[in-house]
Amino acid sequence: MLYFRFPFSDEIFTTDDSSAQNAVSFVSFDGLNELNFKGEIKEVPRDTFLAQGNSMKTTASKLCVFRPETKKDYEQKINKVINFVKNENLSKLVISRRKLVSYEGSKPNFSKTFLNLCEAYPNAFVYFFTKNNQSWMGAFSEVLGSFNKKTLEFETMSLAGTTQIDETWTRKELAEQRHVTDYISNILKDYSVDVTKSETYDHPSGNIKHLRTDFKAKIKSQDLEKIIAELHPTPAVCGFPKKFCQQAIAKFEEHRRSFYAGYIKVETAETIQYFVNLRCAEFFQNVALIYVGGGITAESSSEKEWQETELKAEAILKNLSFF
Ligand SMILES: C=C(O[C@H]1C=CC=C(C(=O)O)[C@@H]1O)C(=O)O
Repeated sequence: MLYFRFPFSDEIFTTDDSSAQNAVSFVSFDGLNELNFKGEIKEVPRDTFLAQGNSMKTTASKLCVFRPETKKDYEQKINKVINFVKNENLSKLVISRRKLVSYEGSKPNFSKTFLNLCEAYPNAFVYFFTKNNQSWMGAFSEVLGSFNKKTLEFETMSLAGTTQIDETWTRKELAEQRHVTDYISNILKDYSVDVTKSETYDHPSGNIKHLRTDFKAKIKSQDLEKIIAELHPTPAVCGFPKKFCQQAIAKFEEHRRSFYAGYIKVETAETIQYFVNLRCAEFFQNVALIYVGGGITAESSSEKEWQETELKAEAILKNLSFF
């Protein structure tokens, strides 16, 4: 079962399993796992969606027994990561944690939570799926790629750096986002002679904002999958150099990222779109785990990095509804 909503739209969609064609695919951060929803993409009337709400439940077979990292644990780890970033002369390394939310005997109302997220995050791709003993929900607005099959126009964005909505940017966030911009520029120039890049501007996401730069390029359709494979994971979710940072993430993080910081591919007759899977949670029988991370640089403060993950977790936390 899958439901999703495109950014800036009111329509809710699902897939109908009517053919073997992949319509929506969830790709894990490490690229090793892919969960496919097949058939045609079909609109679901809002009334039908709400009526189905009662039967939407997590198919996770297991209870989650997991001790979440405390503020102290996380800050100690981030201090180690800051030293590592300095010693290895890294521009940035993205580290994440999982925040545990107990249902305390209640039952999550997935349809209401989904609609709350749609309302709170109009610019986000919002989804809920439950398949193969896994249930995930997410709402975020980072586009890894968007390809128009007719015009061959490819769009992507550099989205990084986080602060509260009414605060000003510091050197740390500006540098953090610039590294992502440079990384994307370097890849696109190998595939297109006419890459255009926007000014960098503020991108609101609920209670926080990010820095964003947009890219447009004409590409060959046969290069699309190669470009996506080169872009993912960008330094917005991993770090640079990519391979080295993937290994460092595996060393520092206590959990597998699974679909967090992976991407969601959605193919329609006109477009192929790839959304970065952040601000998301995995639902078990007894608890939800919210995945949140941030870019660590030599200028990071462990206390601020903890606060940033707490603020990011509010995307799901504040919209989570129970029966
Ligand atoms: C890795 C995450 O956010 C990325 C996207 C925007 C801002 C980010 C940051 O400021 O660190 C991250 O690069 C996350 O939300 O878990």
